[in-house]
Amino acid sequence: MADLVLSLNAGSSSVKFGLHRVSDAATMPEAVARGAVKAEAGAWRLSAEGSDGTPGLDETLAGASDDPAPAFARLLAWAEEASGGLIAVGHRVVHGGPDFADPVRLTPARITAIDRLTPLAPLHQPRCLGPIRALAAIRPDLRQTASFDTAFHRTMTGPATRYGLPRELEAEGIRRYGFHGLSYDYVAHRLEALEPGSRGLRTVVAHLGNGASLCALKDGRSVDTTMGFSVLDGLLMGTRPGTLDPGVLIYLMREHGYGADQLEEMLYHRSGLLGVSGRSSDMRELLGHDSAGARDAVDLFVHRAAQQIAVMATSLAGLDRLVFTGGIGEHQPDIRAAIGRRLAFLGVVVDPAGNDVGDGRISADSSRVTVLVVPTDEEAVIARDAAAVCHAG
Ligand SMILES: Nc1ncnc2c1ncn2[C@@H]1O[C@H](COP(=O)(O)OP(=O)(O)O)[C@@H](O)[C@H]1O
Ligand SMILES: CC(=O)OP(=O)(O)O
Ligand SMILES: [Mg+2]
Repeated sequence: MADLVLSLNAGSSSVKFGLHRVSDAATMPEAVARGAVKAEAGAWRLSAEGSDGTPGLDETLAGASDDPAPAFARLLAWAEEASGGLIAVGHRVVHGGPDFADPVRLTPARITAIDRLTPLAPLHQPRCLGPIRALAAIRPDLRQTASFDTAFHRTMTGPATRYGLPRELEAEGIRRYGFHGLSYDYVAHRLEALEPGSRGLRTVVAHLGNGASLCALKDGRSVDTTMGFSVLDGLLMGTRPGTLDPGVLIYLMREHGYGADQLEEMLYHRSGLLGVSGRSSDMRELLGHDSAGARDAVDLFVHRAAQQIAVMATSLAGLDRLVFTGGIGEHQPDIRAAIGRRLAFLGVVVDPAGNDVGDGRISADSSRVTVLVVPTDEEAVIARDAAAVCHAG
């Protein structure tokens, strides 16, 4: 039987995919190919390359990008041809709500249940449901599985899960869930391989991408995280503000007549790096641009990240290890250095030469805290989960 899984990772700024060779549930799969599906100038663009750098797919589809069916039908055909038959297509589903934790095989009833969680993640949930539904319609026999971004944080307990709101709201599911769990799961696995016996270290993982959050990790489990009920809380992000005084929202409703739709549009699409800089949500572009707006946005990003790493350290009662991952965490040494400088008081010293290389350990010998860059692979976790679901029947 073929042992390849196609994993789809629908994030806020892209749909990334991977083709992974899977073995048993305990082993993290290796990527055979990776790529992305993007809407560009109103059309779908599909690109992929093999893990050895061989070109795989480079196509622009005719027709509009508001219907995901043609793009994902083409991707499936490519993946099946490349693999000689897939065992499953796995999906990242951002919000699992109170009911979904372990990965599941997707059925019509479960797809409906996932759709019911759309109000909790209006930016993300539709982006994974589009391909799930498109593939289910084209190929009802295809095994599709879901892995939930919230699942890794189910180990959080007590105050880490709670808001200071009237208690009856908690029963309705208004609690802290946390996200980027597939990324934290992968990084926790990699840390085991890179530094065997280090599970007990008080570790903060900084997933800094278009969406950004932190995870307080100990013994391979999430103890706390900066995102909560929705993906809006915590760090400054590409287009989301992170932590915000709710009084601002009441003010906008009363004084500017904002309704739910306007608030949602502002908070998910017009804030963060984009809103502060007035220019771009992309850190690369902001670092290359000499303007007060770009500098203010970068300064706020660093200020928030450093501040909240210290908050996560409080939940761990100390900090032994700091790990950077995600597009910014993996590829922006200036941001890592700036965050490191702000955390010198906690014993963080980033080594400039190691930081420029940006792979593995980047802390100086004098650093009390070990600082690492660990590239994430959410698609590998999706593939591992898909294989586990298939093997379980
Ligand atoms: N190769 C790179 N070099 C520099 N910056 C990068 C690189 N790749 C991604 N980034 C930055 O990472 C951010 C996007 O993060 P990413 O994790 O790719 O997005 P997403 O959250 O959609 O998965 C952008 O701000 C971008 O500037
Ligand atoms: C949870 C989240 O913000 O995801 P992404 O970084 O993919 O937008
Ligand atoms: Mg992402």
